[in-house]
Amino acid sequence: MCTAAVYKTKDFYFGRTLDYDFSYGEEVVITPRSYAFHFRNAEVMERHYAVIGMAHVEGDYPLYYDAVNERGLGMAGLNFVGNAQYRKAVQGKDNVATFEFIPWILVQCATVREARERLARLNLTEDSFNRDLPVAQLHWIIADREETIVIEAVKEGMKIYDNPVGVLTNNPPFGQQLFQLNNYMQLSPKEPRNHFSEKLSLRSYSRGMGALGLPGDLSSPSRFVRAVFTKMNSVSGNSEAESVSQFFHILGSVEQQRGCCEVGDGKYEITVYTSCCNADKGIYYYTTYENRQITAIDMQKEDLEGNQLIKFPLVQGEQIKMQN
Ligand SMILES: C[C@H](CCC(=O)NCCS(=O)(=O)O)[C@H]1CC[C@H]2[C@@H]3[C@H](O)C[C@@H]4C[C@H](O)CC[C@]4(C)[C@H]3C[C@H](O)[C@]12C
Repeated sequence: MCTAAVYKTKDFYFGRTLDYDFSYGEEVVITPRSYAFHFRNAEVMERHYAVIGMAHVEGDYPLYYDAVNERGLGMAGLNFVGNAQYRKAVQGKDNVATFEFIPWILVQCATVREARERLARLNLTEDSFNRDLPVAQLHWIIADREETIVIEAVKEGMKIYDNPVGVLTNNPPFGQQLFQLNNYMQLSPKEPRNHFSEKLSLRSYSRGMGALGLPGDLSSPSRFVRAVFTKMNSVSGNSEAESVSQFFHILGSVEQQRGCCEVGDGKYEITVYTSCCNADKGIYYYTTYENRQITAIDMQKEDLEGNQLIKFPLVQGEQIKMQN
């Protein structure tokens, strides 16, 4: 399971949790403007926007999981198993393999509006990167500081949803996720009043009872409601430290601890990493399951005119600050 979210204070923040039972060996990767991007069904792109994000690099190719570009557009892929359906390449369309989708959008679009124009001609193809890395069944969130959308390629074709809550998890399809929020409209960060019966003197006996009924389990629909409730009611200062800290707290509401979600053979799903990108400044912050100290990489400190990928292996192991 995974959860992605957007958050706006003075700057615009975009990030996700990556929940899984193993890691593909990801690292933070900057693709500079002159890295020659080869696409299966399109011309090689020699010049483009620079991108920073989490990726598994295979044969010098950045297979991004989530990323933002230097114009402040963010995009992430999350599991959509059993619902995602891709097609063969067709003439007259922009045929893009799913592993190319994040860079294809981010290297050439500055805004969601521009991405929408590209999406109108898009056909997501079933090509795999290679035999060892089969096609991942995903859906995607794309966001800038103005708007957020979700893209799902399903049996009926490609669907583009407006996402007014700025959160995405996994199954079921996004329309159903959004609809289930109707079931929770009575939840509140405020102290509850007795609407149960005027004949009973019911009272609130603990803080937090306004959100009684907020689902606490790790299923994707429950994480969706929990992340939306936390994000929509979130209050923080505007500074970078306050915003980043609050962003990690929002995603902390849906993180997974080893042992609570068994996936078989003594394996458990955990929050492998959590990311928070300041999309305006191009700073990628992350924590990992093994290292809860926030680590940051600022793309503006690198030579973005280059033609080689710039890779940052994740800092692992708890960094505990001894105070005495
Ligand atoms: C497993 C990841 C999604 C995590 C997630 O959503 N978990 C939820 C589990 S559940 O079903 O909802 O229970 C996805 C997100 C991005 C994916 C990777 C990216 O798409 C990049 C390449 C794409 C290649 O086709 C496969 C390897 C891969 C390197 C992918 C491996 C894996 O499928 C990743 C890492």
